[in-house]
Amino acid sequence: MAKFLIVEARFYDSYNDMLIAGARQSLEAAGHEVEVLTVPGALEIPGAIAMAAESGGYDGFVAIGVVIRGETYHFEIVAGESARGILALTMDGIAIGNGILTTENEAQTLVRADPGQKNKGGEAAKAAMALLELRDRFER
Ligand SMILES: Nc1c(NC[C@H](O)[C@H](O)[C@H](O)CO)[nH]c(=O)[nH]c1=O
Ligand SMILES: CC(=O)[C@@H](O)COP(=O)(O)O
Repeated sequence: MAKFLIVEARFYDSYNDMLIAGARQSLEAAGHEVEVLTVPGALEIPGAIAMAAESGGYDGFVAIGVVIRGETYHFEIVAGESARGILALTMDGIAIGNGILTTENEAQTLVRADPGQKNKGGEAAKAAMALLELRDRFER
């Protein structure tokens, strides 16, 4: 059993609840322990994961959030830079699955958040578990 921390940026409650449900279901079905931490927005997720990883208290992480395009360039910054920060952490050997949705509208978001449809939360959890297995394999 491993311990996973879901770090969520809670911008849209209903979609986050679905994404977390999907991630939690995947992790708990595999016998893992799950905690949830909430941060203000997707840009804070990489830093929060870095801090939590430094604590040594978690084996893996799942980033959860929703970024829906608005009127300005801010979408590109939030979507792109949160992803870049997460990738940089994974390249440092931290097992993270990225479940931050970056969409054009709420219809696209719902399909991807719903565990009964595209289940991107569950998908991100499975990616985190896969990276943890790789890390354990290569560190033996
Ligand atoms: N517009 C969205 C944001 N924006 C907030 C940023 O993520 C960040 O918290 C702020 O710039 C302060 O540093 N965050 C989301 O998660 N989703 C959005 O749609
Ligand atoms: C993704 C965003 O930044 C969005 O929520 C904010 O919209 P806007 O670009 O209209 O400020």
